[in-house]
Formats: sequence, C-alpha cells, structure tokens
Amino acid sequence: MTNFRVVTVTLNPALDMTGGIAELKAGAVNLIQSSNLNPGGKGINVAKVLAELGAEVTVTGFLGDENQVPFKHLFEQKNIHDAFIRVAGASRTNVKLVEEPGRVTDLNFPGIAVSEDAVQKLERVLHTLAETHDVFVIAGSLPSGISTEKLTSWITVLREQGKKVFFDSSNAALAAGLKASPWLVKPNDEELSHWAGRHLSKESELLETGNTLGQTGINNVVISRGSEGVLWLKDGVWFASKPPKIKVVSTVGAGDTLVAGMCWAQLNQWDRETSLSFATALSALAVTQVNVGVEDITQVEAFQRQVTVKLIKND
Ligand SMILES: Nc1ncnc2c1ncn2[C@@H]1O[C@H](COP(=O)(O)OP(=O)(O)OP(=O)(O)O)[C@@H](O)[C@H]1O
Ligand SMILES: O=P(O)(O)OC[C@@]1(O)O[C@H](CO)[C@@H](O)[C@@H]1O
Repeated sequence: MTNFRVVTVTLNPALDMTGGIAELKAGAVNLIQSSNLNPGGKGINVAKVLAELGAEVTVTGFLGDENQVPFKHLFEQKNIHDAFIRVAGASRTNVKLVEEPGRVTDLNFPGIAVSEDAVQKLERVLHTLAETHDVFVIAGSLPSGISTEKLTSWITVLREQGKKVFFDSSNAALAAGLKASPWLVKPNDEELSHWAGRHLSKESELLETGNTLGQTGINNVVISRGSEGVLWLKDGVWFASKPPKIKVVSTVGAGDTLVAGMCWAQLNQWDRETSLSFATALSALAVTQVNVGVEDITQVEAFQRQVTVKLIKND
C-alpha cells in the first residue's frame, strides 16, 4: 500500500511580497500597482501544492516567532502538520517585482541566523520524522548558522536510512547537497551552470552536465528550463517535456511546483511520461497565477494534454 506522507524542510522560509509594476527602473522611485503577501520559501511552497494534491504533509525547518501567523494560517487551512522549530525574530520578507511581460526581479533577503540549540532541535525532529516517513523534500537557501557541511550530513543520513530525498537549492548549498547524492535534484539551467562553472546554454551541454551528476549516484536529475520545459534523467535515459505557450503572470514558485509534481508522481508510482507531463503541466499552471497552488485539478489535466514529452537520445 502506497503511503502519501511527505516531509518538506524549509530552512529559510520567507513571506513573499509580490508587487506588480509596468516597468522596473533601477535607481528610481518605482510605483507598485498591485501587491500580495504570501507565506513562502521553497519547501513551504512544495508543501502547499502537495497538500492540495492530496498528500499528508509535515513541514519543518526554522520559523521566526514574530511573524508566524500567516504561516500558521496556511498550515491550518491546508491540514499541513507544523513541525517547524520556532526561532526568535521575524522570518525574512522577500520582494518579487513582476513586470508587465511577466519578468520577475527577486530581492531575497538573508533570513534569521539560527542558533546551535535550534539546529539540534531540528536534528531531533528529522530523526523522529524519519521513523514514520520515507519521502523528504529539502528546498531553499541556508540561513546563517547552518553550514553547508550540516546540509550534506543531513541528506547523507536520510539517504543511509533509505529515504527518498528531493533536493532543490542554489549556489553553495546546491553544491553541498549534491555531494550527498539526493534521490532527486532539480536545478534550473542557471543553477546548474553555476554549479558547473560555465554557462550551459545548449541542450547538449545540459545533458552532458546532467549525466555527470547522474554518475555520482543521484537517481533523478531534473533540469528546469522555464518556458523551454524540463529535462529528466533517470536510469541513464533522458526525457524532455515542453509546456504549452501561456501568458505569464508570475514565475515565482514554478520550480517548487515542478518539484511537488515530481514528488506526487513518485508517490502515485506513475510511469515516466505521465509523471513528466503532469509535473510540467502543474508548473506551467503555476506561472499563470501569483501564488503557488492548485485551485482546480481539471485545469492541470487540460494543460497536461497540451504538454509534449519525448525520449532523448543520450550519446
Ligand atoms: N513561461 C513559462 N511557460 C510555461 N511553463 C513555464 C514557464 N516558466 C516556467 N514554466 C514551468 O515551470 C517549470 C519551472 O520553471 P523554472 O525553470 O523557471 O524554475 P525555477 O527557476 O526553479 O523557478 P523558481 O525558482 O522561480 O521557483 C518549467 O520547467 C516549466 O515546466
Ligand atoms: O532564498 P531561497 O530559499 O533560495 O528562495 C526563496 C524563494 O525565492 O523561493 C521561493 C520561490 O521558489 C519563494 O517563495 C522564496 O521567496
């Protein structure tokens, strides 16, 4: 019997303040035309989407005690189990400026520094959750107080316990997580380029770098490419998907939604084409709205019929 229990770990959550603007001018006064404030952070976004799809989700990580109310509301609304460690202070507010054609400028702040005591508390929570959960999603940046070595060791321990770890991060945290061979990684093309130390613009370059990752023991390498879609390596075989052409409202959280879709597909043990077309459609739908979430599953199914999936020759 499949269980649909998932833990998502957000070490550095954020309130996302999204502002709509016709055209952003650096160094000038910019008037914002519309605004939204939503609890976010990569693991929380994944949790929200998974909960809406029907998974039983537990969230953990570090949450500031001063502005936790919107997060708590979200967890209550979506029946998400709250296992966050509270830390003194306010979780960061990240600013997302969305210009008319859908271009997003992210202003991501550092977040609250985490104490050694809080780190130990989180380790105990992860240890307990590992007794009853097989799937963990670790996503987002590291706040100060969490070393990259810690991240590597957490993923290593979970993998040694046979857990499926989905991992999505960037910069030094991405490199640290990759060292522990998570079960699935989802860099976007830019993050992968940064990791590789060279600009990967062609599909062949992305495949080559993805193959290198696959050879390190990572079971699934999922590369997201915005409107170009997704490349997915599993068992030495690449598949590519292309989403339908859509009007972009905001791309914030599209990558998290893709991770949630891949995770949901795995929980359901769908075949590869179904998994990839579903996750691609789900993430494309995310782009048509400001916040992440699946209001209407029939919309996802309609998008899924327009996604193309093809096998790629891997030389
Ligand atoms: N303009 C778009 N049109 C259609 N689908 C899109 C578009 N942008 C993103 N997507 C879908 O969302 C997926 C993830 O997008 P992207 O590659 O931008 O992730 P990301 O950079 O990790 O996102 P973020 O960090 O903002 O959450 C893509 O692979 C694609 O399936
Ligand atoms: O600084 P990080 O943790 O890498 O990214 C944080 C963040 O940009 O990721 C989500 C979108 O993917 C947002 O909800 C959030 O603001």
